[in-house]
This record gives sequence, C-alpha cells and structure tokens, in this order.
Amino acid sequence: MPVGRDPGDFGAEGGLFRQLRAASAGAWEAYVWHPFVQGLTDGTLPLPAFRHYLIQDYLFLIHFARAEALAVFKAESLAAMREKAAAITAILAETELHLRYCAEWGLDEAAVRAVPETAETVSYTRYVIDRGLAGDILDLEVALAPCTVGYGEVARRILADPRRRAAGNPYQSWIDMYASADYQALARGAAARIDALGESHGGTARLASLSATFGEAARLEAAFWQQGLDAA
Ligand SMILES: Cc1ncc(C[n+]2csc(CCO)c2C)c(N)n1
Repeated sequence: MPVGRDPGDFGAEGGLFRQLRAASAGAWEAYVWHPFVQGLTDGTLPLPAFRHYLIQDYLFLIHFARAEALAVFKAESLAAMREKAAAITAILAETELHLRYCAEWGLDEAAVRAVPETAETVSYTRYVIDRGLAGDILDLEVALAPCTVGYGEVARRILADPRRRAAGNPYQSWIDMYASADYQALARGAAARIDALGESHGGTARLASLSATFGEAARLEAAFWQQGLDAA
C-alpha cells in the first residue's frame, strides 16, 4: 500500500506531519527502509552491527530524554507538559530493554556508559537539542518526530514485508517493542501532536524551515543505522 493511503498511517491527511514527510520523501524512505532495517526484517543483520547500534542507542536515549525534558520546559499547556513527562518515562523504560540486551553480551551499565559516543550519536542528539533551544515547541517537536514516528513506521514496514522472518529471528524482541499497540499509539500521538501544533503555531507559514529540520533529522536517523553496518 502506498505510504499516505494506509488508514492506519501516521498523521491526518493534509496535516503538517504528512506535509513534512512528503517534503522529505527521499530522506524518509532512506531512513525507514534502510538496509539495517531490512536486515532486522529477515534476520540477516550481523550481530556486531546490532550490538554497535544498540550500545550507541543507549547513549542516544539519555540525550533524547534531555531533549524531551526541554519539550516539557517549552510546552504550550499543562496537558502537553504531562504528555512530555510521560515520554521521558517511556524513554527511560526503553533504556532498560537496551541494558537487558547488553547484559546478555556481558556488558553492564557502567561498561555501556564508558563507551564513547560516536560522531553520529553526538550529531543527531545535539542537533535535536539545538533546534529546541533555538526555536519554539514546534521546532523542537518537528526535530523529535522522525525518531518517535519513524520507529513506528519501521515496525509496520517490517511486519508487512514478505521477506520477514518471524520464527527464530534474533531481533524479534526489538521488533515486538516497536510493533506493540502501546508504541504504535505513542507514535500516532506524536504525529497528531505535530498536526495540532501546525494549526496552533503557524505551521504553513513556517513550512520551509520546519521541512529543513525534519529532513535533517531523517538523514541523521539513516546515518545512525549506517554506523551499525559500518562497524560490522
Ligand atoms: C536512533 C533512534 N531513533 C529512534 C528511536 C526510538 N525512540 C527513541 S525515544 C523513544 C521513546 C518515545 O519517544 C523511541 C521509541 C531510537 N531508540 N533510536
């Protein structure tokens, strides 16, 4: 089914989220259907690639939680503050899953924390934080959206792919996390939030600048997968 016609798709037709995704269609596709994702789908991704990715992702999540904390600070309403506070809790829970994987590889939390952040990890996380510091809540949410919504789309693509290996796939628990109803609802909520902020914060007039932010975040996400493949 073409992206954008699927009734379970993220964001409303004509809303800001879909406008941003369409404006960065090439970068978005390169992110959500990256060769790393295809390797998760059929289970052929080399374990060293996944291990490199997951350790960096743990470090990524710490800074991503800081970016969500900035969104609490910049939130436009008390309801939005509560939503963002819940997002921080969800991220900190996600780090627990990462540590369970790392424990299987003989790495405890201190060992993971001692790994230096790569350039890909620094550039993506600090880019998002900078968009938030320099701009308003809409600039920040647009920088955050490729992460939250993108992983929701990644999981849906994986489940729908005919090459998917479900039985005995070593990455199934990772896939299950993002395919879960809870995560899918979170991703849909993030896209709906972009649509709502687009209405309340003049999204149409700011489309060029917001598209640049969204596209850059999507490119940084693809580079984040790529560092895993490069390490294998
Ligand atoms: C590079 C990278 N991009 C996206 C995610 C997904 N993600 C990041 S925070 C969060 C919780 C909800 O906002 C989720 C699902 C990731 N783990 N790593």
